[in-house]
Amino acid sequence: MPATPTNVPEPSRTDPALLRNFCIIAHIDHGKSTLADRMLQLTGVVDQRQMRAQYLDRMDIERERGITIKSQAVRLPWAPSEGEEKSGTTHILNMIDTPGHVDFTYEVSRSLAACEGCILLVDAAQGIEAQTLANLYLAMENDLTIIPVLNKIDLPAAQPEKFAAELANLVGCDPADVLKVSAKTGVGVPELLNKVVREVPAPVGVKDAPARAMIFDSVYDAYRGVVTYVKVVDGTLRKRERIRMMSTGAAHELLEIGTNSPEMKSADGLSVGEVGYLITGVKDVRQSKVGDTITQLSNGATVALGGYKDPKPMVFSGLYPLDGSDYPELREALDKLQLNDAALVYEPETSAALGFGFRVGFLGLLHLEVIRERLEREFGLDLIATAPNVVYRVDMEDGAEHIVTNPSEFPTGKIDQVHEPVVRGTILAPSEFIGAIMELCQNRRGALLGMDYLSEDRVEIRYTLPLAEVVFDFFDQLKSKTRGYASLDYEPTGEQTSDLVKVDILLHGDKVDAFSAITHKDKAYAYGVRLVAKLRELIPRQNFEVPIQAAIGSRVIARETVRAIRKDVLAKCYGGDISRKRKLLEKQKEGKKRMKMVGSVEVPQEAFIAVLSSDSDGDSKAKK
Ligand SMILES: Nc1nc2c(ncn2[C@@H]2O[C@H](COP(=O)(O)OP(=O)(O)OP(=O)(O)O)[C@@H](O)[C@H]2O)c(=O)[nH]1
Repeated sequence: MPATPTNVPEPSRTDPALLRNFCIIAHIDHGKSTLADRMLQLTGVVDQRQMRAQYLDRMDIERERGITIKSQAVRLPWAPSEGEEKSGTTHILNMIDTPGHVDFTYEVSRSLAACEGCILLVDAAQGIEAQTLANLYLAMENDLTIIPVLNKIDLPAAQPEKFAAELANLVGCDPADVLKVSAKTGVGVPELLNKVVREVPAPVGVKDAPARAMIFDSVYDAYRGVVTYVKVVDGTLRKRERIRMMSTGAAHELLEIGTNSPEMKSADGLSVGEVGYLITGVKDVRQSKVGDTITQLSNGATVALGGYKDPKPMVFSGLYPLDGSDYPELREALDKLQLNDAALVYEPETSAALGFGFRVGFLGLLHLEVIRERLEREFGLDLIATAPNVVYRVDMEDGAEHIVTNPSEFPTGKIDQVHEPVVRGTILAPSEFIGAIMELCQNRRGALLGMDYLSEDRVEIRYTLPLAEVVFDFFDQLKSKTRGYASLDYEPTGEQTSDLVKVDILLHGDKVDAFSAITHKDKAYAYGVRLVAKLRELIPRQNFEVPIQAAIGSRVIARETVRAIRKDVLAKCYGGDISRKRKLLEKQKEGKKRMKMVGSVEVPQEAFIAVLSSDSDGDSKAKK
């Protein structure tokens, strides 16, 4: 098949010299969406009448239809105003959205790789925060031109001079070069767009080479299938052409290709430096993976752009329907969510305590929360989520290796080494909290990497921390110890060997799989004691005595007992001989023994929920 069908006209290409691809990076709530709104308005792609706040965040529609149609890249025409270099010439600015959270770092970095420059936006009343730094480092890794900008200068609490100095210090420029804008009122935004045209380099690529386009996002749309967002680096992609995904070799036909401004606008092709969407009719985002390279099927490129990485789940949790009969619905809901989330993995799992459910893998805690909330809100499911755990790698003495995603599957036998994932955590906070932060990190088995003052009263503290210690209530603890002033960011950096053990909980001698946890040896005892005490409060008294034990292997490390309800068998025995009373009591004991042997403990569902759910008091206490 020819690479270019002859009946399709050449695409109307934009001169790459007039293209500017950029993104806005910021800490949460520093005003990214509001600034994007102003840019849409200023460039006239959305008129006053259609304008609404956070135009690009279309979550309402997404919710109503249960689909994601979020626009990931918007094409903005902009002619720099007079006095500017190249004034009067209309340029095409592609503003590319980034997911913006640490869980999705890989996807953020792919979005950044589609840009040549970025706006680093900082709230003029807050200053630099942890995600400002994390995003800045990602932008630097991708060799982007960085435009530092202070936002919200209209706020009475704004301290533009102080934070301009801080920001200039961080990116290495003159404080006078930090633009000051208000995304709310629009002050300074035209100057910012001019600066984007002036400073962000135009994309460079080889026009006549075989096409190479990088996928930086793909979303599922119930009506059109998967919509893939790409940046064409070399050559040209044309409508109706056969294309190939370079990581899998899968071939598809390009049914539609075009740009977003901000609605989808079909075109006959995209060429060097252009950013847009394409539709191939695939139904599952896993067939159109972020980071993959697209080329023509015949005479296509042979070398892919950059490295491609499969998303790797970092945190696992068991999800069980509260009502066992909802199991098929849970499966269906997960199937649906997976269409739109290449990083979501799950497999069926059964628990003696909780019944049928799924072990689900997530990129991080935020991802877990988002999925859980979507399952509950969009699919109306009531779920029990077991405490999240990380993935352990266990080397046995006989050379075997086990990957453990569920604590109850931790191997028994002769273990040589256990490896756990670690992260590099960056915490930014006012310097008065250094002591409290260090104490928290030490308690969580952290190792100090370094500390820097960003200004007189703000510090950046870096720690290596086991991911297992971060996934729990670390962030809540950090916030409460710093009165909400600290911000946290972390990235996975590998693994370490640690002295880890599995703590089992036994109810009446039976192991309860859902309560098994892997903890550091030094913390196992405290964990066992707390969980056992918590369970004792939650389990009602039964006709027989119920021991609750925490054990490492066969060694019991903590025990509590739920006392039996003692029936007064002597009630009807007035007076009489003591031997008769003794006989009755002996008989009762016998009966109880039988009950102990055959009976099972009645644990109310609420007890499981209270102990297991990750947001419950019980659980976070148990792990502290
Ligand atoms: N006073 C003032 N408020 C602003 C300005 N820019 C944004 N805000 C407000 O700050 C809040 C956060 O703004 P968003 O645009 O949602 O911030 P964001 O960075 O997109 O936030 P996320 O999408 O949650 O990461 C909103 O209440 C905005 O109205 C500004 O220039 N001045």
